[in-house]
Amino acid sequence: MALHGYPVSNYFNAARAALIEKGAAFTIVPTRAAQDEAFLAHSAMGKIPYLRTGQGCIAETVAILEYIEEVVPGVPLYPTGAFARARARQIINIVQLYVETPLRSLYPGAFMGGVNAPETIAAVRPVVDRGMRALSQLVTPAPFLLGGQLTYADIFAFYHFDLGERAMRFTYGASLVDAVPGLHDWFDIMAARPSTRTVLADFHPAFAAYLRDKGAAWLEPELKETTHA
Ligand SMILES: N[C@@H](CCC(=O)N[C@@H](CS)C(=O)NCC(=O)O)C(=O)O
Repeated sequence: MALHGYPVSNYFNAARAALIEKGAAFTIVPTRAAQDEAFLAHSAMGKIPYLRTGQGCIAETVAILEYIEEVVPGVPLYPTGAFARARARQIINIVQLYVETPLRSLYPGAFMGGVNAPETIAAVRPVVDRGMRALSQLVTPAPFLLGGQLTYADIFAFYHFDLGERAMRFTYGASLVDAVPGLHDWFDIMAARPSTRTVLADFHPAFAAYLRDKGAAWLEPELKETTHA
């Protein structure tokens, strides 16, 4: 299997972490999103990540995670039982649809050197607050989102919160992880996992270079230090 994407992408990073946690044999092919016909043949929406398999390519991170779970033997990353599995998917959907996707419309101002319209800034916040309120109702990290076992919900949420937190802080001076009791400890536990360390070791320099390249108004503290040195 080959995972296509690049390490600034929170979706690519979630898929990569899942493959690592699963113990899958895979390679990484550095790939940027594109809209040309050749790219669309692999990823119909022109997005990364996509996973090249023996049967063809699959895009959409949730589909990639479900595929990995079925074809890669190893520790299960969906909980056992229909109800718990559905709960994991519910959490993943809420994170993607009501937290990550609205926050993404702030990325131009936060990460790309652009300016976010006041209407966008005003419209995004209530959607994200509603998503985080829903999550605080559904999860009590103990230590993972669904209890004692790491699941795709943890992996998916971690990479979206990691990037989303930056957009929240930049735009609203507010925190995502403060919104759910126990999420700070969960975040630290997730950040300490070997899979996370591997993925973030590539993310940090790539993100710093991305911000610099885009002339982002807001620079990562570590990038500021580098810039001022
Ligand atoms: N729903 C997609 C979202 C993936 C996504 O938004 N990827 C971004 C990079 S983080 C991308 O390819 N953006 C280019 C574009 O939207 O055209 C998934 O689950 O994989």
